[in-house]
Amino acid sequence: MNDIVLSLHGIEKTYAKGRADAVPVLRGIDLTLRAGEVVALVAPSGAGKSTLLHIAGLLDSADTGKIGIDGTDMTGANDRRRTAARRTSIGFVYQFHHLLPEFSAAENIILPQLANGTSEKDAAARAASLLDRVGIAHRASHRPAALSGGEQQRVAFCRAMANSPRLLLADEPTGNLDPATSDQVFSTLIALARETGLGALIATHNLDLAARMDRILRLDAGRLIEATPQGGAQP
Ligand SMILES: Nc1ncnc2c1ncn2[C@@H]1O[C@H](COP(=O)(O)OP(=O)(O)OP(=O)(O)O)[C@@H](O)[C@H]1O
Repeated sequence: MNDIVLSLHGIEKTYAKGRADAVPVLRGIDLTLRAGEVVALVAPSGAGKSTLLHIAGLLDSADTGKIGIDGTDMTGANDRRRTAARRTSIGFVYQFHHLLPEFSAAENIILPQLANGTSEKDAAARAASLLDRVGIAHRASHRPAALSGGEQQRVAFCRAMANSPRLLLADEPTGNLDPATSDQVFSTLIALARETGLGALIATHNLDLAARMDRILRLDAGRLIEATPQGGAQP
């Protein structure tokens, strides 16, 4: 366990590098995210939020720069190490939930735990407890198509938390929800993140939600600028 769950230093990323249509997106990103911190990432569309989250989540590689996850240097790590770190240390929530349609809500939360070596009994107990925590225990056996958007997103959040990650990355987690549901999902997210002491980096266009987090980082012209609100996070 390390107090610093994510560290990025000098991260640069250009798509189609070396070609005439090259797109420089990240031009030197430095970021330190500590356990227990909930940080907002705000940026205009196309500024590179998803690119940054994918690099932080070891789904994509930077051209240059260093990355550490939970105190371990992952710069240049091979696929095996990256996959292992993703399974054990990182949880993702996407704008559209990406739940497996043929499995129930509970099964969507159980499966990543089985892949991580947890017993079926323990995985089922944890799924039940997470679903209860977000107020939808009564929906455990429903498939995603039978759930509302807010319920689906809460299941996606439980899935991201299933293996007790140290780092939670969320890409517009409430982007497709109405304001009241979005507020409810977000409140659950921030409360659970606080309780478990993980570090969360949450991309959002919603400045009201961003203002409730500990820090706001603005991605502008390929760099991160600190824009911290008064008062810090409120669950
Ligand atoms: N594989 C790729 N090849 C070339 N350009 C890409 C690729 N992926 C993304 N881009 C470009 O890089 C820039 C940043 O994309 P990214 O998806 O990270 O932005 P974003 O901030 O997440 O946008 P949005 O808020 O609209 O989702 C955009 O201009 C995009 O067109």
